[in-house]
Amino acid sequence: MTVAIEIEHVNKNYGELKALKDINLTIQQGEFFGLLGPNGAGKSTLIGILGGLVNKDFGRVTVLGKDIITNYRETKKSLGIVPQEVTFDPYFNVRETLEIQSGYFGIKNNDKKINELLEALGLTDKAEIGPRQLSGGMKRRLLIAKALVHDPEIIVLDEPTAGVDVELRNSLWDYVIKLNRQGKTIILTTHYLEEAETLCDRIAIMNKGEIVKIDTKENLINSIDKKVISVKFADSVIGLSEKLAETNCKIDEENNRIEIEASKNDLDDLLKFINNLDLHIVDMNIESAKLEDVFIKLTNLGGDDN
Ligand SMILES: Nc1ncnc2c1ncn2[C@@H]1O[C@H](COP(=O)(O)OP(=O)(O)OP(=O)(O)O)[C@@H](O)[C@H]1O
Repeated sequence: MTVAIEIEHVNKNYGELKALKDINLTIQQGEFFGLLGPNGAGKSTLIGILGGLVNKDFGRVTVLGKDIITNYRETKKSLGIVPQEVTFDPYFNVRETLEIQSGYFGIKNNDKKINELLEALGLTDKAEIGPRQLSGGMKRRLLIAKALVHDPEIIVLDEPTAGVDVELRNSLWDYVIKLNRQGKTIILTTHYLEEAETLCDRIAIMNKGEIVKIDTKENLINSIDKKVISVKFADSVIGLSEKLAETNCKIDEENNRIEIEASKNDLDDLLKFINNLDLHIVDMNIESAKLEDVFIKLTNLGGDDN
């Protein structure tokens, strides 16, 4: 396997603030990699370093084996970074913006790729209008197209779906999945954890300038011992609270529903217990832990500071 990105001992301080503390990370070519973390964790700073927009204080970053400082031009060509902030030159229409961007990479006659991107991102009928006339979501589509005109090997998406409607999200993900299947490496930051759970193979969770965990999505989710059992009964659940006092349970008396959170080891006992309640069961659902549970645990969003 070829290494797409190697980050070694990267540090970045803003005055007293340690924005990145000794970051080490290897991403293989062809991975769909998630970089997650709460606001201020350091994700954009790390992406900024990768794209040459932020200077690191210490450490080394290579893209496809080439150092990003000593091989700036070459590594820049391998990367397509979609930034969070939306800025355009208002004097050029959508197509011209993409042609100019192609020109930065020395690519002439890039119509095939430009048309493919316009189509994939639903911008074909907006090709001749200026960025000022585009809605917020369409500007974001243009930003994504702009980062991809030079057909980069590694695509970095920094919150690409923030403020974007469901339709674009779905078409954007279809396109990104297609690129990934073609062998492109995808690095995604998002606050939509369900999106990361669906798309990413491996995930790094950052907090306060550090990578607190890195693993496959499956291993991360399996590390949380949690099952949520919800049961809908035909009969009233009024009066159950006493019987269920020992469990971590929510009772919805209006809809005859109970929801119990338990560990995997308790499942067998719990299901027997529910059966012994002698109520007629209409529906039952057992949910496992989600990426969100892992995220909350590792970033301490639930409580005590470390
Ligand atoms: N140019 C800057 N000057 C000073 N501090 C900065 C600068 N850029 C970022 N920071 C600080 O560095 C820390 C990391 O910020 P960064 O934008 O990398 O976080 P993030 O994980 O991308 O957050 P978000 O999810 O909100 O985008 C934050 O505390 C932020 O305030």
